[in-house]
Amino acid sequence: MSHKINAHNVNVFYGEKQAIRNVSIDVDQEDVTAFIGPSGCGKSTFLRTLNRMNDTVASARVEGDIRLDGEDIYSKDMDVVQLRARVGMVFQKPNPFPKSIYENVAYGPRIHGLASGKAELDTIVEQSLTRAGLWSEVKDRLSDSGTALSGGQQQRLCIARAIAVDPEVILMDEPCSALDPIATARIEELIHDLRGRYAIVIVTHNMQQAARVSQKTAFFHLGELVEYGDTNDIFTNPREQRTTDYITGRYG
Ligand SMILES: Nc1ncnc2c1ncn2[C@@H]1O[C@H](COP(=O)(O)OP(=O)(O)OP(=O)(O)O)[C@@H](O)[C@H]1O
Repeated sequence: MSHKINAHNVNVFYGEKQAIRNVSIDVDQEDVTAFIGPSGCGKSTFLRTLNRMNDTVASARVEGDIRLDGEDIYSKDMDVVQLRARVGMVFQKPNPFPKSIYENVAYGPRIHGLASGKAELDTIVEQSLTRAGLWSEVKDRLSDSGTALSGGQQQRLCIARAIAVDPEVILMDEPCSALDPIATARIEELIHDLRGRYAIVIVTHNMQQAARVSQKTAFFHLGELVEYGDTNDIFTNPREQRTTDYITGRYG
């Protein structure tokens, strides 16, 4: 079976310091894949290799082979702007642009030339906000600032912004850690609804969340991928002692 993403023997360094050690992982289109592990184990660093977000960190160096639909994303021919539209990202802290709700969503499709006119752009905006579960709450106030929304709404706006450029993969880096339990539950429902349409990879500190939203779980420790498999197996029948120790709360 072909995978959406193949990462093979990936190492990441910040200067002299190695943050990721020889990680290989395959991500499937139809799954939500969760990355878990104690603070500093490299979950975010590895996630950011998947759309070359580490390119923005001067000291970061990535080695290894990462493919999206078989295409080497670190090849010199890869257009990074295009890559980041195909592999979108949602961050820990909601970060809407200080612009209107409409503009937050319309910006990407406009710069990527995805709409041939205003009507088409309006359709993309409505569709993206609908998919992100936000349309009914904002349809009468599209010209209000995105930053005036609640934290949970801002995060759904950021998801709508990622969706608007028609991505294949959505990376989420602790998307609920700044949200209250109700807003968190809405994002988890949304992840459930988006599953299948986009391959989703989520970093989470919250093991219950990983168990609720994902089909596959990868457990990282000290920059290594200790164990990767079906979420159910990882949480009920892990193969590695280090995984057992983590999920039973012995450290981290
Ligand atoms: N920009 C950076 N420059 C130097 N070192 C960094 C940088 N970003 C991360 N690191 C280091 O790389 C290691 C992995 O960090 P990373 O943020 O990927 O871990 P994490 O598992 O996502 O942690 P957390 O759950 O706390 O966010 C840590 O030792 C961290 O200090």
